[in-house]
Amino acid sequence: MIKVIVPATSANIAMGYDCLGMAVNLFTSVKIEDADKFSITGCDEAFQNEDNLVYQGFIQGCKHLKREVPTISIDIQSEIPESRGLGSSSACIVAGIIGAFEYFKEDVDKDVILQIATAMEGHPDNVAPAIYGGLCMAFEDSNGHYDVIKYPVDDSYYFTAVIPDFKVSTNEARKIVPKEVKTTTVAHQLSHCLAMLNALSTGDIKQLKDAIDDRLHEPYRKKLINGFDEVKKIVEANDSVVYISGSGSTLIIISNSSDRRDKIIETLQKRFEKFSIKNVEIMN
Ligand SMILES: Nc1ncnc2c1ncn2[C@@H]1O[C@H](COP(=O)(O)OP(=O)(O)O)[C@@H](O)[C@H]1O
Ligand SMILES: N[C@@H](CCOP(=O)(O)O)C(=O)O
Repeated sequence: MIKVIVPATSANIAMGYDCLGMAVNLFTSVKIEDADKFSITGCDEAFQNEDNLVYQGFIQGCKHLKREVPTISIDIQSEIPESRGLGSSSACIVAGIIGAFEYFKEDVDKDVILQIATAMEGHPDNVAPAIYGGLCMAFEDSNGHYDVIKYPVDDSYYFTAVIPDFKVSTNEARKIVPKEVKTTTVAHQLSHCLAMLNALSTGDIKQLKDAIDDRLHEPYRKKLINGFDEVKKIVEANDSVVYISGSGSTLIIISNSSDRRDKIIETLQKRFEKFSIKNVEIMN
């Protein structure tokens, strides 16, 4: 029996659309076993079929290894809420690919897993931290190969996930991001992304507040997240920042004081009773 555990991921981190992401401590745990008959258990019935992303990842892993796909049973236990911007699909894909490597007792080469997983997911920013952990920036080199750079995060920061009671489909949320932007927007995004990485590594919350000002996706996607403006107002009034995790609906709050963080959580939980609010930690 093979067991693979993959963390949730918060992609974009505001300024790094389709390139930045960090692993956080919510997990998808997958068991793969030889079986007489193909089966999938543990997840929603809608995903208990051959389109299942763990199974599809397993198939791609087998293809890469030039092995025939064996008849297996898959059990998926996941703490990662689906379609909430915490990389549930990437966790499934990565678990399936790693599962195939482990099934055939092959070395799990992270670089190879990254290439297969990015091809399946279409963007590298969730799968990279799901594989490497920590805060990752993934980029495509001139040969179409994805490379990863890890960035440090100062341990003075506290992260909180505000998980709404509604889903946002990543496919739908990608359609509303403009395909073209002005060079002034590119310059804004680049400069603020670099400033944000600096602020995350140094613990400079003032710089972080100045740096987190996304103009590529937040202005369009916030319309899909009922309550976004109100949450942002409450967070900013408490000297902290908030961004849309992946394509939403989850929002991640970054604070540098546990008192301020607790005050924000108390206020938000009263106002948004149906939202699940969880403190999370970066998984390195
Ligand atoms: N526990 C699970 N078991 C099986 N498939 C899952 C599970 N969680 C998520 N998925 C797959 O991931 C898809 C959601 O992906 P997506 O819309 O990209 O949202 P997210 O932001 O959570 O990654 C689901 O439609 C399903 O195919
Ligand atoms: N860069 C992607 C990230 C999607 O993350 P998810 O967790 O919502 O799947 C995007 O912004 O579309």
